[in-house]
Amino acid sequence: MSSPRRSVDGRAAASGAGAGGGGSPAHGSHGGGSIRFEFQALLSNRSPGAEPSAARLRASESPMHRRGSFPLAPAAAPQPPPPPLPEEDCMKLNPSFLGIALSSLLAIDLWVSKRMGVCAREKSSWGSARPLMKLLEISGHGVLWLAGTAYCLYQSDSWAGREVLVNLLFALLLDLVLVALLKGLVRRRRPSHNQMDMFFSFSVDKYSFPSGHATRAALVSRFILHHLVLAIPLRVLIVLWAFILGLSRVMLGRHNVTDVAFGFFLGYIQYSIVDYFWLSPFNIPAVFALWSHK
Ligand SMILES: CC(C)=CCC/C(C)=C/COP(=O)(O)O
Repeated sequence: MSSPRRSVDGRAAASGAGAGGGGSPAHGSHGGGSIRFEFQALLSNRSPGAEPSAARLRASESPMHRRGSFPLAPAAAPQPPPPPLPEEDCMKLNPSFLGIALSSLLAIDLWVSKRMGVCAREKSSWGSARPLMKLLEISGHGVLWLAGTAYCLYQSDSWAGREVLVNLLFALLLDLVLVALLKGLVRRRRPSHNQMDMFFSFSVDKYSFPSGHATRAALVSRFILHHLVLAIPLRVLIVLWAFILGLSRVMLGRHNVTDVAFGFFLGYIQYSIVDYFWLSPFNIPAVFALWSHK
């Protein structure tokens, strides 16, 4: 009766009965004997020498029995409830309105950014404009701005000039630290179509959120507009430079649109921070005393 061959036939018979009766054999009240027979047969199929009690025990471990839908082994101990799902899994199964809105925004961001990345490769549709985009990249590079500001500070021979330059240096360093912290925290990968051929970058620069060039462009242009007396065309040129630099980051495929948009916002806020903590010979005389020998 419990030969391997008969056990397979027995299972088929049980399933057939269930289907014909309009209910699953596991859940229906008929065919319980078939199910018991099926389990015992299957177990005897695996280990012919196994004891009937062991077979009953293993049958009680089956998923069918765990669900409690069919009393196969009344003597078996009740199974503990499954552990609760981690919270993030629950959120994936039950996304909130905010979650859906955010994922949609990110999907649109990726799609728009990919379409705008027309200079990402030499063979891209605007690939011939890539050298120009890279020139713009250099014009907003942190090394250039830090070295240029430090050099001007060293050369400066007026107290007013030194004050502005010390604060610009402070602003650039603050920007570098905040962007590195955010990049390390958010860890958003650069777009897949980006070619990582940027000159002189930190390890966090493999991440794209926020765009360091965009923060610097917003910070520096706001700084210059506040502290340098310039003719209107030059002021317009500075705003244009910041905007085109941000745009070029997406066209080069370095960033998604949201990286640049947030970068502009952060750079704008950074200037407000620098303005609030403005350094002068009155509040940090030690720094300005460095030039007293001149
Ligand atoms: C090494 C120094 C001083 C600055 C790094 C400048 C840099 C490569 C920033 C990355 O900018 P994006 O985030 O816009 O790509």
